[in-house]
This record gives sequence, C-alpha cells and structure tokens, in this order.
Amino acid sequence: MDSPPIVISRDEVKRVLRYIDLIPRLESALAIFSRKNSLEIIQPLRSVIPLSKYNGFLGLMPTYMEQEGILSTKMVCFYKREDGSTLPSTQATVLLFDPEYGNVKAIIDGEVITAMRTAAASAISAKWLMPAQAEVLAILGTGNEALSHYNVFTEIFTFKEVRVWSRTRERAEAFSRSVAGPVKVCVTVEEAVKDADAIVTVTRATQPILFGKWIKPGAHVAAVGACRPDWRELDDELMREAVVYVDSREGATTESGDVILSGATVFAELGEVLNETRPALREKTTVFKSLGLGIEDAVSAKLVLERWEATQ
Ligand SMILES: NC(=O)C1=CN([C@@H]2O[C@H](COP(=O)(O)OP(=O)(O)OC[C@H]3O[C@@H](n4cnc5c(N)ncnc54)[C@H](O)[C@@H]3O)[C@@H](O)[C@H]2O)C=CC1
Ligand SMILES: O=C(O)C1=NCCCC1
Repeated sequence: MDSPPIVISRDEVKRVLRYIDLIPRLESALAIFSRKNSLEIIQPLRSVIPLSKYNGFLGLMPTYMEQEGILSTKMVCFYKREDGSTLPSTQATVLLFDPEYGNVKAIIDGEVITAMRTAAASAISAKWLMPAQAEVLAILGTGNEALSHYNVFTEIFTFKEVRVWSRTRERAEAFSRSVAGPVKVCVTVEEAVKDADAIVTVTRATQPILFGKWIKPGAHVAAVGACRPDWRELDDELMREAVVYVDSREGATTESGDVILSGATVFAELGEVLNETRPALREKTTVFKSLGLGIEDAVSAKLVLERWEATQ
C-alpha cells in the first residue's frame, strides 16, 4: 500500500490484453451488473461534464465490485471533432484502487481498454442476437472503434464478406488496406448494409445515418456511437421496429438520443440475456445500443494489471 502506483502505457495495454481473456470477464461483469444487487456492484450513472468551448465532454465512470476486489474509475474525454481535425476524439485513463487502503495501485492508459472492451461487448451482443448463419458484416465508420470491432468480429466469427463505409472513399480504402483480411469498400451506407446480417455503427454522427428501410429483416445492429441524448446514428423506423437491447437501461434512457428521441422501448439489458432472465430474439431484427459501462473498464483494467504483472 506504500508503493507508488504502477503506470501502464497504451503500448503495454496493447501487448497484454487479449479478446479471448477479456470476453469471459465482460460476460461475467455484464451478468452481475444486470442482477442489480448493490452488495455485488456499485456503478452509478456516468457523470458527464460538457467542455463547451472545445465541443467535448468529460465522463467520470466510478465502479466498485466488492467480490472481485475492484475499485476503479475511468475518466474519458470525448469530442465532436470537425472533419479533418487531427486531434483525438476519445482519450481515457483508468485508475485502479486498493479498496481496503484507498491508494491508487495502477494508472492505466484507457484508449486501448475503451476500444477493446466496447468491441468485445458488441461481439457478445452478436453472439446472442446475430442471425445463426451470419455471412455478411458491415462496419459504418473507419476510426478506432471500427478497427477494434473489425478485429474482434473477425477473430470470433467467420464472415464470407466484410464491408466498410466511410463518408469519403479514401478513408474506407485506407481502412481496408490497414487490416489483415479482405474488406469491400462501399460508397453508400445503403450499399454497405444491403442484406448484411450484422451491422456495426461506429461513427461520430449526430444525425441518423442508418435507416430501417435498408436493413434485412432479422439483421443485428451494434450501435456504438451517438452517446449523447441529442445525438443519433439510427432512424426512428429502425429503433421502433427492432427489438432493442442495451448495456444499461438507466444509461440508455438518459444518454442515448437513438432511444430517447425515437421513443423506442428497451426490451432488455445484455446482462439479462446472459442471466437468461430475458430472451435473445435472434430471429427478429435487433439493435444493441451500447453506451459503455464503468464495470467494463473495471474488469478490463484488472485483467491488464494481472497480465502485466505476470510478465514482469
Ligand atoms: N459505446 C461505447 O462504449 C463507446 C462509444 N464510443 C463512440 O463511438 C464512436 C466512434 O468512436 P471512435 O472510433 O473512437 O472515433 P473516431 O474519431 O476514431 O472515428 C469516428 C468515425 O466516424 C466518422 N464520422 C465522423 N463524423 C461523422 C458523421 N457525421 N457521419 C458519419 N461518419 C462520421 C469519422 O470519419 C470516423 O470514421 C464515437 O461516437 C464515440 O463517442 C467510443 C467509445 C466507447
Ligand atoms: O464508455 C466510454 O468509454 C465512452 N462512451 C461514450 C463516449 C466515449 C467513451
């Protein structure tokens, strides 16, 4: 408890964190979260401070998981960057505390944790909600989350075709060149999502870019962007006609413009599906609206620290 905190850099997180280890930890945490037992978990709704001058926000995401011995908080800044901006759109740090003494054990860069745990949560939703014989994956957006989603979806599923769309063809082509497997570059969202079984929306859009009329019935959408109550990625038709799953009901009904402004009903939390207290309606069109949870960062950070210590 007297020792100073360990500092773990972005590159070190990248070196030690693996989806194969992360996914089971996240599944367990999401299941615990949805049991809503304050003896198991305390994770208040994220506090968000607007940084109006810079078109951004600071989110504070504290979490306590008593049985796992995890006390943590992520601090994440995210911005609505203008096109062509070279500034990062998301920056994060996770603090891991010793819950008995209150000292900070580790200060861990949050960029890779954020990208990987968000993609892993989407992959868990797809495991349960994507059509059984899924062949086509469409990714809308070409940033950090697009890459992490590409990586985990192609690691744990087998698609015959992966498509990508960005607002400029150059960005989509650069994305396609940057990944290991073949990716079809699409010029319009409609072309990218036509007959797709799984669709991932990972953009900074604040108005709908994905429309229900383009989507194959039974498709699964992991909707990751649009994390403010007045931001959208999906249109009303898609939100109202799909079965809507979320990471947190409280988060979705407070922070998600897609949920709030469409008036869509939230059917279940992903953790309720994992607990088998709500069904996974795989044969229907489904949306998993992800906002991000402190518990996801908490278990990821603990895993990073364990793996990092094991290699010292
Ligand atoms: N649900 C969650 O847990 C998390 C959500 N996010 C959100 O996911 C989204 C993507 O994050 P990153 O990949 O880190 O961002 P990024 O900045 O690396 O990539 C954003 C992508 O969106 C595109 N884009 C920007 N404005 C657009 C618009 N108006 N219409 C269509 N495309 C547009 C950019 O060209 C780029 O391809 C952001 O909205 C971010 O806030 C990020 C982390 C966690
Ligand atoms: O959970 C997170 O981390 C984030 N959620 C929404 C905005 C960016 C970061």
